[in-house]
Amino acid sequence: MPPNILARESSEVDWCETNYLHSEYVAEYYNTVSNVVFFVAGPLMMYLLHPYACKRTLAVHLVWTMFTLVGLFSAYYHMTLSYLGQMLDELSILWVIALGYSVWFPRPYFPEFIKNRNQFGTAIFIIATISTALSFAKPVINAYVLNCITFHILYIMVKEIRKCTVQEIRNLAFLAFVLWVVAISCWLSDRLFCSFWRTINFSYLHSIWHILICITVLYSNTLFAYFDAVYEIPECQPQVHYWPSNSVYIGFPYLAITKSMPKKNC
Ligand SMILES: CCCCCCCC/C=C\CCCCCCCC(=O)N[C@@H](CO)[C@H](O)/C=C/CCCCCCCCCCCCC
Ligand SMILES: [Ca+2]
Ligand SMILES: [Zn+2]
Repeated sequence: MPPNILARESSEVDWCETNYLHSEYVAEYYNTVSNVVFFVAGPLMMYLLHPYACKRTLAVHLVWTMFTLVGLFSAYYHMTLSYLGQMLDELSILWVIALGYSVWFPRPYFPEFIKNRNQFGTAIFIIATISTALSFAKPVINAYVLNCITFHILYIMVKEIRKCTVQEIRNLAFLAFVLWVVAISCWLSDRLFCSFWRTINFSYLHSIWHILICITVLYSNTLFAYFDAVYEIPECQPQVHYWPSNSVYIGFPYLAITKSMPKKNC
């Protein structure tokens, strides 16, 4: 751990964007402001998903609150490039994934010794707590480990999509996958080929990653909310809708409850 965890540039990781080029206060200007997408998307998803959260569990709102915090910590990290910023950014991602798993991980894939979702949530909490402690051992590998979790998410998504016959849902999954491939290519390219991007004066791939991964997560979380609702509250006839326009290309995807039943949580 560095002596002053708040010190500017005390993080071991420095992204390709040139530091203090556009402002004397903000280390990586575009990498900082691009996090605005999380501040907009998080609260909006809480609003759009409120009817679903009421039927299913209010913990859905916790996922989107944590998602908004990821944007806040990520902005702080790129603004300062401090060790504290890096750890807050990475640990908030770890915990939003843990919350996502606790709420949406499909019941049929629970390990045999897990009897219900509460037990599953407890197991995830224990794993996330241990991972939090381990993340201080070698912080430089944390981001790679976090990206590897995506392969497990993809594996579960493929298993669910194979069972799904609704073409609109299959298209949404395909779109999420393509977006993720482009996003992770930007992330890796920024890390591995920075000298090339600097020679052509284009060191903004990490900002593009922020925007693309935010959209990918909106799509993938909506898909998992859909799979979950089909298992857990099929009587509500869940459907994926888009806001403000009901089109996959110009709207935010969200899970709508199309059949009103007596309210459960609200
Ligand atoms: C049953 C499964 C439920 C899955 C729930 C998944 C919930 C994920 C929610 C949010 C993740 C947001 C990640 C945004 C990161 C933004 C900050 C950032 O860029 N940080 C970087 C440093 O600035 C850091 O290096 C990034 C590390 C890697 C993060 C990996 C995120 C994985 C996101 C999983 C996306 C699902 C993809 C599905 C593919 C179709
Ligand atoms: Ca930099
Ligand atoms: Zn970032």
